[in-house]
Amino acid sequence: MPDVRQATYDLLRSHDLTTIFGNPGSNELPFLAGMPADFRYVLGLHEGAVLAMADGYALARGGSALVNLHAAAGTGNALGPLTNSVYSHSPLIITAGQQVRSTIGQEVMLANVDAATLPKPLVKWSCEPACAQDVPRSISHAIHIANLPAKGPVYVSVPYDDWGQEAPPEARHLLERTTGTAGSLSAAQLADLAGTLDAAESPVLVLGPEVDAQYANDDAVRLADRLGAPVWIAPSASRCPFPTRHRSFRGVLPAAVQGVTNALAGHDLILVVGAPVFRYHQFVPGEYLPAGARLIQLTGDPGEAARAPMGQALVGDVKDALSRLADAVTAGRRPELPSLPEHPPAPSGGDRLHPAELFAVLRENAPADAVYVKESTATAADFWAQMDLSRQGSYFFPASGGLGFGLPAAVGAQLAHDDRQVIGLIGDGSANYGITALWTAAQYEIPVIIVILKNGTYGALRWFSKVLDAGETPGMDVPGIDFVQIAGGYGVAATSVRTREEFADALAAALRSGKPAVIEAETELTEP
Ligand SMILES: Cc1ncc(Cn2c(C)c(CCOP(=O)(O)OP(=O)(O)O)sc2=O)c(N)n1
Ligand SMILES: [Ca+2]
Repeated sequence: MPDVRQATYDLLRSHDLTTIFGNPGSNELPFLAGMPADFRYVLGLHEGAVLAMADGYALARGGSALVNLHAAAGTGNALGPLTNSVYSHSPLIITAGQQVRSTIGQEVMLANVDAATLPKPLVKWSCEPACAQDVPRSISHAIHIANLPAKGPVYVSVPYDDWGQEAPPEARHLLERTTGTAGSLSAAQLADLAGTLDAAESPVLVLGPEVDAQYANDDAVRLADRLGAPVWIAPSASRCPFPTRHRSFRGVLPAAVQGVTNALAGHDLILVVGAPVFRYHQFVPGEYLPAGARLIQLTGDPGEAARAPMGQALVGDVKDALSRLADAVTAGRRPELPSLPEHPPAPSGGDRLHPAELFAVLRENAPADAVYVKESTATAADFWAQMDLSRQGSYFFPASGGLGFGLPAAVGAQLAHDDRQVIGLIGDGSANYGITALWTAAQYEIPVIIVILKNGTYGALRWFSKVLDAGETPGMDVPGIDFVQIAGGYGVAATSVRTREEFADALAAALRSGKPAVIEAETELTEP
């Protein structure tokens, strides 16, 4: 009769969860002891990096990722990046080792006290099984909950003396279990929405991360073309749901109430697809909607639908809705939109690169299907003005702005992508929150390219300090960090550049090398 550990590995294998991102402690060893040969363990040196690597891996592959953390201390280290995963709807299966079941109440060393509560509210579901025999079913439960809409991370704490117990014979049924969703709009709902779009004088589409996550960008393009409607990306963009050089593309909406209203002024119908309404950031009160505008939201997440402060919402399969809407609306009712102007010229920096220059070099020299993982918070305006993103899964940003996602997630995404080059665009502040992932990239020979934009300060906070009229506050500058030395210390080749030509040469060398590489780019401070 298999034990709980063997039954669990069989279950994980049946869900293609054979890569374990982890950092072990004594509580985890009895689980890892029996790791089958067809599983691989990807070690991260800090659980924040572990979680973010797993997140990048899951987002890039459009599936789940398995994480194994050390009790409370490991879980605690992972909570920072987990703030992003819960909003990016990443279906991470997080397991954590627990002390021997009979000693938890004594709160002995390494007991994860009240384990199922610890990660809340940053997980969709969590549990510590009531007995060893329920461990396989609990992990199966977690995997299905994580992957049903709205997707999200889950957490299972397992006492380490459970693994060697005999598994219940019923556990074999778990290997065949599948769960799916059929949440599409009804024919009547779809016809009503298509009629509303056709009747609108000036409809506009606002697209969110779920469109990209559902591989529905092409459906969104078809709908925009048939409507002749402009398209914005929803505020606080964590993915790119629409090609940025398409004639309909208008940019990313500002993350402020009045900013959104100003940008959408003149439209009488605002269709928001696959995004919360809205992920505002800076508090700039104003009118939620332009005069005369009606907002309709399409989302797969009932929570997003329920908590929006205005408009109507429909909960359903976003890809299915976009595809059927594109078929249902009447084409040609509005004039074709003009093509976009050329990219604005990238200003040359003084004795250091302007971020716009750096992005222009990437646009001109990186592979057209490169995947960008960005965590450089003061360069958004230049990035969206300069880049040409046209493929699904081309852009990831921490969905809650929790720093420590970018660099590890770029490593994880490259581990998932043996077909596309992943390039991290990481601020010199942000880089420090997940820097240990460089060691994993070196050890596992993951050919990610990490570009560190070094302006010596927390640029976004300098901008925010103006917005909040906070003046000069302490803790704004991060001078004197040598990322070439740091990268070398973790085993990754690195170089420092400060001109367009130097960056282009370093990028070409990194692309040719097929190895992990860091390019430290001395850049000017800009505003988001
Ligand atoms: C874990 C964590 N800590 C602190 C912050 C606060 N924070 C910080 C510290 C930022 C500055 C990031 O600086 P950077 O060098 O990475 O990028 P820019 O210079 O381009 O802004 S932006 C921001 O929201 C955060 N978002 N997440
Ligand atoms: Ca910076």
